[in-house]
Amino acid sequence: MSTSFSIPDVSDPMSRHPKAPAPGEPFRLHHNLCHGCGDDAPGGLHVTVYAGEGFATTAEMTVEKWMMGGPGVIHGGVLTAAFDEVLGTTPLIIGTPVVTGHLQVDFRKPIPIGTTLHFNAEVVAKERRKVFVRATAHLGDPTEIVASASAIFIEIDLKEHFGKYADSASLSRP
Ligand SMILES: CCCCCCCCCC(=O)SCCNC(=O)CCNC(=O)[C@H](O)C(C)(C)COP(=O)(O)OP(=O)(O)OC[C@H]1O[C@@H](n2cnc3c(N)ncnc32)[C@H](O)[C@@H]1OP(=O)(O)O
Repeated sequence: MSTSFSIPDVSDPMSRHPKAPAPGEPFRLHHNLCHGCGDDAPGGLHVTVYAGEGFATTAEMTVEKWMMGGPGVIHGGVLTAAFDEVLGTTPLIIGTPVVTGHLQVDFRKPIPIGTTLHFNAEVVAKERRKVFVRATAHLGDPTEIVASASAIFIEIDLKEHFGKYADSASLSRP
């Protein structure tokens, strides 16, 4: 399938899930070995996503040496994985579990190793099972955007989608 990020003119109604974390509170881990957020993921990003107001979230990630691509700066694939985690967690604010269908990233400025990357994300629309999410990243000054991303996530039934894979994968520390 070939897709592009195009926000529908009219969104399905959305509301904040009653069990979503309060603004400033973290979302629970997807699971302990999740590459994006898991505490026990070897080489994981250890991103924590926090609920914001409305349909918004924030997150932070320390840009560590192992994340290097070009000398002294973050690898584009690592940054993309971080956006996937932040964007993919954000629909939980409307109570919708999702997987990534389409993700596009604009790399605007080099991101140095040793910095802290701050993310702001927001669900902007829902159309049937498609959830449209956008995010930006900055290094401390929100007016200086260093990268941005947009994604279409697809709502899933967790058991139906992951059941056959989760059965064959141990979720304990390797
Ligand atoms: C809380 C959950 C924990 C999850 C951890 C989150 C970690 C971070 C996120 C990830 O990294 S998830 C891993 C990367 N993604 C995947 O592995 C997804 C692989 N793809 C699939 O499993 C299926 O293609 C998918 C579930 C996305 C869609 O298949 P379906 O058969 O269920 O959907 P269907 O084809 O019926 O399409 C439903 C709607 O979604 C749209 N759609 C499907 N695939 C799309 C796509 N790739 N891009 C954009 N839209 C897509 C499709 O056009 C349609 O829109 P309409 O309602 O307008 O007709």
